[in-house]
Amino acid sequence: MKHSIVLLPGDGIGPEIVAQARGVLEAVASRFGHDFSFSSHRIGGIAIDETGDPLPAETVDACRSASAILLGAVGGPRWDDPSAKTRPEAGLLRIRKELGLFANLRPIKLFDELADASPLRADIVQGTDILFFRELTGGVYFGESGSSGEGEDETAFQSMTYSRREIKRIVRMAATAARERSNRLTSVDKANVLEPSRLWRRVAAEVMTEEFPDVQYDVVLVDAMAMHLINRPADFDVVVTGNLFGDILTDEASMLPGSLGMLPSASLGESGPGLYEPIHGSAPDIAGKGIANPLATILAAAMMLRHSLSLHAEADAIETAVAGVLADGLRTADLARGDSEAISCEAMGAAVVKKIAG
Ligand SMILES: NC(=O)C1=CN([C@@H]2O[C@H](COP(=O)(O)OP(=O)(O)OC[C@H]3O[C@@H](n4cnc5c(N)ncnc54)[C@H](O)[C@@H]3O)[C@@H](O)[C@H]2O)C=CC1
Ligand SMILES: CC(C)CC(=O)C(=O)O
Ligand SMILES: [Mg+2]
Repeated sequence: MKHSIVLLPGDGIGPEIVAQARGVLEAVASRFGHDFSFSSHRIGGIAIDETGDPLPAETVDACRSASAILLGAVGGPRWDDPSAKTRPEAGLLRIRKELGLFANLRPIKLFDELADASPLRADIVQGTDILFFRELTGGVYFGESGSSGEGEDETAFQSMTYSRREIKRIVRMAATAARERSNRLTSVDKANVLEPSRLWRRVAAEVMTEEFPDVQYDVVLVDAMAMHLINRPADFDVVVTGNLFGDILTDEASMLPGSLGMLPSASLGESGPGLYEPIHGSAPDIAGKGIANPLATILAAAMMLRHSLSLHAEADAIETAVAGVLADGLRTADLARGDSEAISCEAMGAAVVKKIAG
């Protein structure tokens, strides 16, 4: 069967890591006899440079008619001018909203082969396997914003809003996933202070009581969760939270496997193509050096095969290949510890391709 995959390489290390993930998908196509077609489109800073818009209409059109979308990252210091009319990040927020991708799944899974990579104690990280559901198209990132005044009175605001509908659909999706795992769901909010969090807590409790009474459910305040996550991560299974909290907690959680370069994500809606990306950004500090870790993007490609194309054996093959290269001791610079020598982004991609080819 033919699958059309849209690639959105973006900025910084985006093109480097997406190139490696594409190579891995081509290896999968060749081993399993699939017909994947690829087309690349602009998003982010490069799209601003070339069209003046971080999300050109042709990119949205291509995404809408794709089987699935694989994104690198957007942004970088070149586009950080505070007086600029638009920023690369606006393109990413808009594509998520345009496609209705309200659920961002961020698995925090350890590879046994990387036991030495985490800065945290091995006995703490051991057994970590968390699936975050981060609400992706609401909350403060999409709130009304503005500024006024001058001098010491200059003021800026950005509002945080959540509706009952937005909360229900993400909680339902997370609770359904919990049933397929170990039947435990934790909701993270800041209901002691924030009004939208109070609504979140109330609606989440209603959904859980009425529709998922069999799922073990608890709530944790986000500040405490930041601590529990690196103190007793193995106690959590499925976690559901809002846009801002999920963004921050999962970057923190990347220290469990040992690097931001290891965490993939899937952004899904009720229907239509899913968007798959690493959770990290465009890493301008290492862009162009050929040293970025492509594994998060390669693992995002595996999530794409599983969730959007229903190619489960193929997704497993990618994950097994990643475990295999790590078992062989191959490490990009972010993962290399002690005397171990780091390999390049390209070499890591090639090693995964070789494992898949067999
Ligand atoms: N989804 C996206 O496109 C996102 C874009 N951004 C944007 O990216 C730009 C840079 O943001 P930062 O705060 O520096 O966050 P970042 O995630 O790009 O980088 C943070 C640190 O992690 C390292 N890192 C990230 N990915 C890596 C990889 N694959 N391999 C090895 N090391 C890696 C970087 O070198 C850096 O030291 C900003 O413009 C930001 O807005 C940030 C987060 C998400
Ligand atoms: C719009 C992005 C820059 C936000 C982010 O950090 C993320 O989605 O992980
Ligand atoms: Mg982030």
